[in-house]
Parts: sequence; C-alpha cells; structure tokens
Amino acid sequence: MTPISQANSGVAPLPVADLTAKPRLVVTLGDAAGIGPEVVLRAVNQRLRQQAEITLIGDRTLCHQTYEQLRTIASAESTAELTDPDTLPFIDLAIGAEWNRAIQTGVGSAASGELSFRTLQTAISKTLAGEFDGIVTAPIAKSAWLAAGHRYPGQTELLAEMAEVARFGMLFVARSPHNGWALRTLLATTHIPLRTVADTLSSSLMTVKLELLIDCLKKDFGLRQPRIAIAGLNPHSGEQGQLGDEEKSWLLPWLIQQRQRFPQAQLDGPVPPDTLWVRPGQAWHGAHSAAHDAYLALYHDQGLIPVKLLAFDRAVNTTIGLPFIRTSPDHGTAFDIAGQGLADGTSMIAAIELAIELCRQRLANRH
Ligand SMILES: NC(=O)C1=CN([C@@H]2O[C@H](COP(=O)(O)OP(=O)(O)OC[C@H]3O[C@@H](n4cnc5c(N)ncnc54)[C@H](O)[C@@H]3O)[C@@H](O)[C@H]2O)C=CC1
Ligand SMILES: NCC(=O)COP(=O)(O)O
Repeated sequence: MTPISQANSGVAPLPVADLTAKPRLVVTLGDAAGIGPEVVLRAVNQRLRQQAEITLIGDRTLCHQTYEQLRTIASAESTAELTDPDTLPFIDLAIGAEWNRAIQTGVGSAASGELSFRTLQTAISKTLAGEFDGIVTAPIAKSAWLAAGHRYPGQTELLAEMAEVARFGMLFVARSPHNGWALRTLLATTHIPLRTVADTLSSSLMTVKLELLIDCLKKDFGLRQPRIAIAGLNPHSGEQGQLGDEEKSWLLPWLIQQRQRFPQAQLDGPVPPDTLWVRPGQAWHGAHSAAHDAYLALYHDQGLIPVKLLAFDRAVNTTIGLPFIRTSPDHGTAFDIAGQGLADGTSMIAAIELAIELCRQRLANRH
C-alpha cells in the first residue's frame, strides 16, 4: 500500500519495511574438533527456527559425522534435542577428505583452525554483502587459528577488521532465569596479557568503550538514561593512591569529565573491583532495583569471572560497534568433552535468542 504522505506526489514510494520479517542468521559451527557443532545442533530447534531464518555454515561432512556420532552415544532425551543438519539450509565449506582426516575430535589443530577461520571469514563476507542480518558464532580455539597461521586474539578482531571498524567492544549479556534481570558487562580490554593491562588502559580507550556502551544501551536495549558502574583497577580502587594510583591519577578525573559529557547517564565509580559484583550477584537471584544497567570492567577476568560464576550456562558474548549483529555463547571449545554428548546448548540458544532480539531492534530503529 502506498504511504499517504507519498500518494500522488509523483515520487516512487520508498519500500515499506516488513517489521514482522524473520531475521536472517548465519550460524557458524566453530572449531570442528570442539563442542561447536554439538551445541549448534542442540540449539537450532523448531522454536528458534520459527523466529529466524537460520543457515548453518561449516564443513557439512564433519557436521554430519558429529550428528551421527552423537546419536549413537547420547541418551534418548539428549538425542531428541539434536537437529538433523540436513533439515537446515547449509553453506558447505568442504575443505576436503585429507583435511577432514586431520581433524581429530577433542584436539585443536592447524586443520581445525583453518576450517573455523574460513568459516567465519565466509560468514562475515556474506553478511557484509547483505545475505544475512547477523552472525552467531560457535567457539573457536585461538591457538588453532595461530597454528593455521592466522594471528588474531579472537573472532572479535577478525569481525572488526573485515567490517572495517576501528571502534568495537566485547559485551556480555546474561538474563537471569529467576527474574529476567540482565547483567551486561563490557570489557575495556580483552585478550591481552595481564601484565600489560595497566599500561593499555587510558582515558582515550575508556572514552571509546563508554561511548560504545551508552550508544548500544540506547539503540539495542532502549535504555536512554542508563546507570553504569565502572570498575576500579586496584584493590579498594587504590585506597587513595596507597594501593595503586591509576584511580587517583586519571580514572576518577576521566569519570568526572564523562559525567559532564553524558548528563543523561548515571556513571558510578571507580567502584572497588571486589564489591562491584555484590549488587549484580543479589540482583541475579532477587531484587534488582539497586543494580546498574551495565558494568564496565577494566580487563578480561575482572569482568568474566563474575559473569561465568553467575551465568556460565546462559551468558552471551556480543560484539558492539559492528554494522551487523554478532553473538556467541560465552563458553569455549571444551575439547575435554567434545564428541561425548555432554555439551549443554543453553548458552548457544541464548546467543541465537539475543541475535534475534537485536536484529529486530535494529530493524525497528531504522523505521
Ligand atoms: N567464543 C569463543 O570462540 C570462545 C573461545 N574460547 C576458546 O576455547 C578454548 C578452550 O577454553 P577454556 O578456557 O578451556 O574454556 P571452555 O569454555 O572451553 O571450557 C571450560 C570448562 O567448561 C566446560 N564447558 C564449556 N562449555 C560447556 C558446555 N556448553 N557444556 C558443558 N560444559 C562446558 C568444559 O568442558 C571445561 O571443563 C580456548 O582456545 C579459548 O580461547 C573460549 C571462550 C570463548
Ligand atoms: N573470553 C571471550 C572469548 O574468548 C571470545 O572471544 P571472541 O572469539 O569472541 O573474540
């Protein structure tokens, strides 16, 4: 139907977006030697396929082998969860019998790294070309990528590089099964050695991360007046310089400046890093009015230990700042349990659910 404002204007009508259209998601199988294929086959159930057009990408032969193997060993209840990959659209990146023979369940290798690298590369290219609205990635092993000659700290950096984005962030989102409260944790620094953290952190890096976070909370989660808690670096946030001076010398002055730049946001901190997680811990199980909308952690384990303690089975890693949606479960390749039918697909289900929610939100924002 022609929109009223354009009726008889003589101008070709703009296409009217179908806000009920299903998001088009491409789901990578990750490292074929790990639990990626298993959690994907557990996650892509009928319920999610009713909400999104889901396409798998990876080596089809290996995926089939995993499916058949799991059917023979898993319990009847666990087998019922598995989706036959033949029932889904599949982009087959067959890398050949020789490579496939080199991929051993439970062992990351150059061959498994090359396959998972090519898988993500192709998923990104196709998404940038407009074939998909978002990518959900199963876990890869960074060491397997390196063994295959691909030097990246993780999938995030390949996504950012191919999307030609310099400002991006690693945000973890976990919804409490008890009350629906969302724990959102952005990491200021990610995959770097602990000893380099203090020198890598700077007010300009923090400004980039805070801007990304505030923008994402508004656009993706509809939070226009977000309450954000920012972690300190040192024990007791430095105890006024006695236990480390980063808070006193630049973090607190930076925060005061940011409060002026973002008067609509409540920016608390630098919160002593141990007590920062008390309120989210309480909010996860009970009342959450005192908790913040998001937490800005300064380094990987400062943010991810609490996330994984509370929500290892359901937290989702999402890359913010990209021109498309990318989500991933919070767990890794779990080589120790690969091929045994023991992998829990809940975090992968949460990753697909969040991708659907974020795609819908982006579509709604555009119109
Ligand atoms: N998004 C990604 O691509 C991620 C990749 N990794 C990579 O994964 C590799 C292994 O990392 P780890 O630190 O060992 O962490 P991990 O998450 O793979 O495993 C930690 C422990 O949790 C268990 N576990 C993990 N996922 C599970 C699931 N879905 N169901 C049941 N048990 C599960 C494992 O058996 C293991 O005991 C590394 O190379 C790491 O870099 C780690 C996290 C995320
Ligand atoms: N600890 C998070 C993680 O390893 C995920 O990294 P990425 O592969 O999503 O960059």
